[in-house]
Amino acid sequence: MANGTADIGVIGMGVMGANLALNMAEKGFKVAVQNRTPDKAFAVRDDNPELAANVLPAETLEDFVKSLKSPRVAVFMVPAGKPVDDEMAKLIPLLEAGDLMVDAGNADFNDTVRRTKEVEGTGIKFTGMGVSGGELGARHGPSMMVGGARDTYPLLEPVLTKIAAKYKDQPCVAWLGPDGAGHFVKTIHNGIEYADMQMIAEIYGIMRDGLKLEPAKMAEVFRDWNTRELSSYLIEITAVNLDEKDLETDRPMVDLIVDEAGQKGTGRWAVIEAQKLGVGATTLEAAVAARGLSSRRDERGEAAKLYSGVETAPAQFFADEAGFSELESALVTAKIIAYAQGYAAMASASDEFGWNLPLGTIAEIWRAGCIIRSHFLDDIAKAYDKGQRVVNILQSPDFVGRVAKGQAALRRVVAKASLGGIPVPALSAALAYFDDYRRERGTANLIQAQRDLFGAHTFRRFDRDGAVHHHWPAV
Ligand SMILES: NC(=O)C1=CN([C@@H]2O[C@H](COP(=O)(O)OP(=O)(O)OC[C@H]3O[C@@H](n4cnc5c(N)ncnc54)[C@H](OP(=O)(O)O)[C@@H]3O)[C@@H](O)[C@H]2O)C=CC1
Ligand SMILES: O=C(CO)[C@H](O)[C@H](O)COP(=O)(O)O
Repeated sequence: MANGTADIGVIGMGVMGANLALNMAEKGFKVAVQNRTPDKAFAVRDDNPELAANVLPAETLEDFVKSLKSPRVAVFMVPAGKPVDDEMAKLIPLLEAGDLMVDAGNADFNDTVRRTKEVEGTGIKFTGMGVSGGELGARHGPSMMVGGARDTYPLLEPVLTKIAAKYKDQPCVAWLGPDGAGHFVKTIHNGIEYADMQMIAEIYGIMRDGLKLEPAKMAEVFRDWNTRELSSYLIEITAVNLDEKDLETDRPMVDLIVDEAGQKGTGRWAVIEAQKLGVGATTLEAAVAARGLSSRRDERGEAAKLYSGVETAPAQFFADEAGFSELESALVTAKIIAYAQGYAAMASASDEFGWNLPLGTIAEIWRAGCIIRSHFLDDIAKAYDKGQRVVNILQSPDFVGRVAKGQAALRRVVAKASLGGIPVPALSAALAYFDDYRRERGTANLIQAQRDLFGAHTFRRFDRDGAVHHHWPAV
């Protein structure tokens, strides 16, 4: 097949695909672009005349493939699931051995593993790559988590290192491991993103329902927090969200937004995988569950009526320096615990699938470009950089002191919220995980006794080796 001139191609000119293509074009790469609705591909070129020379829209997939240099690199940026399978099925007959297809959308990593297997034997390569940073990230510098066979990365690396976000000149992109590794890591990124967002929303709930603050005052507090330990993109945008007024009504925009969170499934994938691996990512789970409950608005309305008179204590929160500092400390501590859970899931997946995930590198490439970017991730990167195995972030010397100090604030905030009837499911899940994690003598001995009584499942004893079954009294 004749060679074209485009260095790379992007299929799917939605929010992410169009911006990723423009980012590539701006960095000097010739980019072929194609879209199910072809007009959009031409609009990407025509709406950006300064980059038009590097944007090559194609009416059809055949034209798209013809416009690519060999070996061809075609990046999908379409919704997860069937759209990726459909686009792959159309593209494969047009490609040749040595060409590479990249799914850069969010994907269930199990689909990525399956797709990698499906192309085996064709000579065509397939890679799953997580991209984070939203619209602006895609346009000016996302964080990218690349999976797939190691030998496919050189085909992508020159483009990705140029378009990636930079943290102190270091590009936020890396090859993380074979087959589904890139999409697995992106999935955990999103699970952590859900937890971060939920915990921020819970603190907002305390400020709104416990402290009766106006959003503009809350914005001030979040802006202040953004100058210290919590400094991050999500805290920064929260202040912007809270400060915004609706032009028509002059009311705070957040007060006009319906309290039902959307979700596209990535957080759910994260907690499903954590469960499959036997890792308790309970803070992430609480965040996913809270989004689910938020969407049952009518049902919540009915329950609110049924329980309107239940006894709760007056909220013991204070809108002063000490009160805000307590909330800040609680949020920092719960955040460390949530990240510890996400990292535990990645460590476990790495062992389970033999990926050898570079956990320190993952923290490094999340320091800029992605939605959970923060200075805090630099601390995690440093914790993994010391050459020793980090069993769990909560055991890392760099974090033990911080959690030991902050846990009292988290405990007080969860207790006060609970007594005051203000829901804090993710914060309390973080605290419960911490207390369970640090307890030497747990309570699973009783569960083992129960299992043995009803199912002869056996148990182990401290005072002898091997599994034993006890003859419990008949019930
Ligand atoms: N938005 C975000 O912040 C982020 C999104 N992602 C992921 O990136 C991917 C794309 O998301 P985003 O750009 O936001 O989505 P958009 O909805 O903005 O765009 C979707 C694109 O996919 C095309 N498409 C939709 N369905 C099909 C189909 N069945 N076959 C072929 N093409 C199809 C659409 O074409 P048409 O114009 O014809 O409708 C459109 O170009 C998703 O996997 C998403 O999860 C990842 C990180 C951040
Ligand atoms: O991947 C992303 C950010 O990292 C996307 O914005 C994703 O859509 C966010 O997930 P959800 O839509 O479920 O909130």
